[in-house]
This record gives sequence, C-alpha cells and structure tokens, in this order.
Amino acid sequence: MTSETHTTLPTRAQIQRAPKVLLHDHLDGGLRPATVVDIARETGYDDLPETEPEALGVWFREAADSGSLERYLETFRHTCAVMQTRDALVRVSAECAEDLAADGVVYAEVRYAPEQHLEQGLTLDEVVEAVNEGFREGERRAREAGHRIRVGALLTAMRHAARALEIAELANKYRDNGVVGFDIAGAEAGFPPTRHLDAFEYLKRENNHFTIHAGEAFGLPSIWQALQWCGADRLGHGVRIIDDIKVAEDGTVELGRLAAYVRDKRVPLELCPSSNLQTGAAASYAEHPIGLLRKLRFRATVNTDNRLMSGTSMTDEFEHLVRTFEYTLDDMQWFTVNAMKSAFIPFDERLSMINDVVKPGYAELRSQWLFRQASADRAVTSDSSRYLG
Ligand SMILES: O=c1[nH]cnc2c1ncn2[C@@H]1O[C@H](CO)[C@@H](O)[C@H]1O
Ligand SMILES: [Zn+2]
Repeated sequence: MTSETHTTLPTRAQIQRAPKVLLHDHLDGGLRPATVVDIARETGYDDLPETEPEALGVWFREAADSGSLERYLETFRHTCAVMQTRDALVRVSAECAEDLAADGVVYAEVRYAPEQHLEQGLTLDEVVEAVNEGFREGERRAREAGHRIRVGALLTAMRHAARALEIAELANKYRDNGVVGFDIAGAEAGFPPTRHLDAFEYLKRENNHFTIHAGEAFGLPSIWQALQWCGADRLGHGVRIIDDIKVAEDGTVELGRLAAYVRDKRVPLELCPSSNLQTGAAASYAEHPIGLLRKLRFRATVNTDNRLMSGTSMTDEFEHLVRTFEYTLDDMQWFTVNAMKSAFIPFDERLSMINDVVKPGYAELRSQWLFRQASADRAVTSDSSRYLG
C-alpha cells in the first residue's frame, strides 16, 4: 500500500491547494479579460479586438498561439494600452496578487517593464509606486480571503530599446521598497543580452540581482552570453540548454560544457511549459525538456510566463506536468523548493518560506492523502484510476 500511495498522482484540487512559488510571471501578461474591457471603456481605448471578456480571453490565447515569439509579443500592445494610469496599474497589480493567492501561490516575483507605462504622462517612479501599492493591496485582500502570499516586483527593460541602465538604476533605487530584481525581455533574436552590458555591470557593482530572458526563441549563444558575459543569476526560460545535452540510444546522457556549467552552478531555469508551446520552443508537453531536466536534477522551476496569453495558472502548469510526466507531490515540492531557493529575497527569508510554509503545506497534503487512502482501502473501492477524485 505504501508504494501505491507514493505513486498516486495528485488531483487538481491537491495541486491547487499545494503551496506554489512563481518566479516568472509578467504583470502585463496576466490581466483578467474583464479588467482589460473595463479599463479600456473607462480610458477610451477603442482598439480592443473584442469587447466581451470571454471572447477577449479566447482572442488573446489564439493570437498568442502563433508559433513565433515576435507575434506572441504583439498581443501585449492591448494590455499595455490599458495600463497607463495610476488607478489602472494599482487595480491590475492588486488583482494579480489576489489571483495568484487564490491559485495557491505563496510567493511570487512578478515582472513588468516600467518604460511601457509612460504613454499618458506617468513617470518611471510613479509607475513603480503604483504597482507596489497594488501588490500590497492584493496581499491584504488575499489575507482577508484566507490566503497567504508575498509578491516582489522585478523591473524589466525591453531588449530592443536603450533604457536598460536607467531601469537598472530604478530597480536599485527601489530595492528596499518592493522591487527584488531586474530582467530584460522582448524579442530575443537580433537583440543579444550583451547590448545591455552596462546595466548588468552596474547591478553587479551594486550587489543586486537579475535574471535574463535567454534560451527561449534563440539557443545556446544567448544563454552563454547571459551567464558568462552578463552574469545573470537566473535564466528566464533557458529551455534551449537542451541543445547542449545529448541522449544516446541506450539512454546515456552527455552534457556539453555549457549545460554542465548550468547544472554544476545550480543556475535556476525559469521554465514556462505552456508559453513554450505557443511560441514554438517546444512541440508538446511530452516533448518539453522539463522532463529530462528534472531527471538530470538541473535547478528547474515551473512558471506561468503570461497567464492571459496562455490561458494558464500555476495549477494548470503543474496539472499538465502531472499528467504528462506522472509527477507526484514529492516532485511538486522539489520544483517548489527549487524556486524558493532561487528567489531574490534574502537567504533567511527564503529559508523560512521553505521551512514554515512550503514543507508543512506539502506534509499536510500528504497526511490528508494517506488518511483518505486508508479510508478508501477500507471501503474496498473498485476504482483503478490513478487520478483519485
Ligand atoms: O516569454 C517572453 N519572452 C520575451 N519577452 C516576453 C515574454 N513574455 C512577455 N514578454 C515581454 O515582456 C514585457 C514586460 O512584461 C511584455 O510587455 C512583453 O513584451
Ligand atoms: Zn517571460
């Protein structure tokens, strides 16, 4: 019975209740469709492709499902358009924290590019302060609803633009006030991370943290630059590290120098399975490199990237992985501890999240599960399904 218990796959309800940690989620990629519609109406933005929330949600998913990162990114025009006022930014950020908390996320680092929210006169500082205010409000509302979440912001600079140093300075200015690190995002091909070396060197001199979108639409050279030229603490996606791993017919695995470095140095990979399927970085969940990377014990983490464009949540991402790779609660805990270890908040705070929140949460789920298993055994069920309802 014991081995059966340990191999039984978690149900959706368990996945949802399990404490989850999210390191890679875009604020402008996670709006509620109804909020996009509301703010567009309030602010007079009349360029939305659909004005009914459900249809708009479908539109985002389909438009983002293009197989190309560049076309995927075009959909952000509409979300950024409704995130240009203080009130809109506060609202979107508060709802983001609320939605993540309701999904069982206990710690999140949510990123956005301040430079994309200046069209109606806000300053960079005003943007950061509005988002911070929204996150605090969302944390408060989540607490009232019985959920516990902590949200930190990552400030993103757009890689095709030339404001990275300025945004890095902004991240440093707010490092003790809601902002936990820096990132660069946007189209990868043609915009190598070394274009923004000044920003990364500045942050390193300030002992600050940053992640870099690399190894998503473009392969190993981008990962190599992000790590060895720019000094990234984590890789946004990094999924193409798979190109440096050879699996022979007999199952023997050989890591190239870069893949070995990434694994040896425990470089966190912010993997985003559903997003990769949409941009063409992976063909199916079954073929997604996360399966092999987990087996090889890379520092892999599970993330949503853009909940609106992918119609996803942390629960959805884990559910896909559970069904595809037969991951158990132990696997989920492994990914979650990996993520918490890789967060940009101080070490003692990460440790206390792991010991006081993550591990007890999984222990509680396991004990409830054992209890249910024992009751089910007594009732002599004929249900052979491994997905216990
Ligand atoms: O997966 C991705 N790869 C690269 N850039 C992205 C991805 N998702 C979103 N953004 C870009 O990041 C900006 C700030 O949040 C978004 O506006 C979008 O252009
Ligand atoms: Zn991303």
